[in-house]
Amino acid sequence: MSDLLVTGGRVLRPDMTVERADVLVDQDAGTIEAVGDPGGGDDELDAEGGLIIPGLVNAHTHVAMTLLRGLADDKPLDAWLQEDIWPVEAELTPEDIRVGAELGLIEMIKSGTTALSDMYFEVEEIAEAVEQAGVRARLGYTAVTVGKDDEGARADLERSLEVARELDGAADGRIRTTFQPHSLTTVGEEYLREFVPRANEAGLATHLHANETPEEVAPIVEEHGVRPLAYAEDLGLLAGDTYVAHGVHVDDSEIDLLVETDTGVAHCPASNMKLASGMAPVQDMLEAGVTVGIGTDGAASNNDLDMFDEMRDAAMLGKLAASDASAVDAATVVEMATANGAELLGFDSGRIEVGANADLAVLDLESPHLTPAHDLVSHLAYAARGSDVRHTVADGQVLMRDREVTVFDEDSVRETAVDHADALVDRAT
Ligand SMILES: CSC[C@H]1O[C@@H](n2cnc3c(O)ncnc32)[C@H](O)[C@@H]1O
Ligand SMILES: [Zn+2]
Repeated sequence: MSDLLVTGGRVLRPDMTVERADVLVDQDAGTIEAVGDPGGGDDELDAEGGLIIPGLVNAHTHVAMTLLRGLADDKPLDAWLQEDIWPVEAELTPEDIRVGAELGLIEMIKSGTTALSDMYFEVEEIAEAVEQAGVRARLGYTAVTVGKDDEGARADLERSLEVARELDGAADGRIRTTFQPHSLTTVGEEYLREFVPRANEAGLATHLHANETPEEVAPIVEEHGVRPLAYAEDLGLLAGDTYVAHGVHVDDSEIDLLVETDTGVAHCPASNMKLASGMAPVQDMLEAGVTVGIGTDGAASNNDLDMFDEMRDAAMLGKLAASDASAVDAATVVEMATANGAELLGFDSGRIEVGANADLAVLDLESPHLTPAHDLVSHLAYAARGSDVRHTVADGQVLMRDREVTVFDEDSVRETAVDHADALVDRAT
């Protein structure tokens, strides 16, 4: 049996208190063995002057979209997707997606993220990158039927079911899957009526974009006479283990539906602001009892994958949306980015507690922008940056030690990513 002792620091506990303690990790089981003063450890990670926190959970992203970072900015969702993103994505090769995923995973590891929920295509490439990265992930193949003939539409949805069935449990259980209709407007009703029950019968969890923009809500109300989430419920989409990305334009009746059906929301504040999609009523959803996690969305609409940025954005935007400075407070956003995210993804992570998965990060506190340290939870939400992370551990394995990523050759991945990004743009223009 091999143990790792994370020693000399302070620990953020599940109740948001901070105490001086060491954390002993059982590396074979990938779980936390002891918190306190256990001693021992075949290997050590120095947490002196640092804070041990649960690894952050990115509840909605498109990790391979790092290759499209900065390619198209300053447009609303529809124009951004149709004029810029989709034409370039049509040129993506499996190798592009592999290196884009590797680059995104390095960015995540370097900013303390240990679990992600991803939507994309060429999912086998992403799964291999996740396996090498050592993080946990909910992956899936995203089906779109608009613009496809019946055969193409069905093939896409069959593929989403097949990938969800086949990849579930990969990487020694670090990879779980979801069935993924892209959204309620990009997948036709006839297909949803046929494939959603099949996903539910197979016991698959579902992840889709919903209620992101007013332009997405209006046609559903017009065509079906009900709000999008009522339409989703009628389709059986909220019957299983479902979480929706965005949930910006939800009214009270839809918040009630989310609670009744135990449907979670992956809130993406930076993407919602950058695409001017709107302000999600996060405080209302939390007060009603909805499980709300936080996601970065892809690097093309953010433009980074730093969950510390995202926590601050979620707090700021949540206050603005509620017109209340006390809304979405510091402890709440930290909980959203850790325990809530882990709950959405179905991983026993997001908390530093004996028996939980050993997914954690050590944050360096000895920086001017984190001085003085009146309240470390406040610092996590409002002042810390991804670059403050000193070590990252997932499933008991050290993925970054003293800012050196151990699972990839960072320089080589960056160089390859630049070559692939340049060639992609050449092909697409
Ligand atoms: C086929 S994989 C997912 C698909 O979604 C696109 N996408 C990226 N960000 C968003 C967003 O905020 N809303 C809707 N769709 C988005 C991505 O480019 C892929 O094509
Ligand atoms: Zn998205």
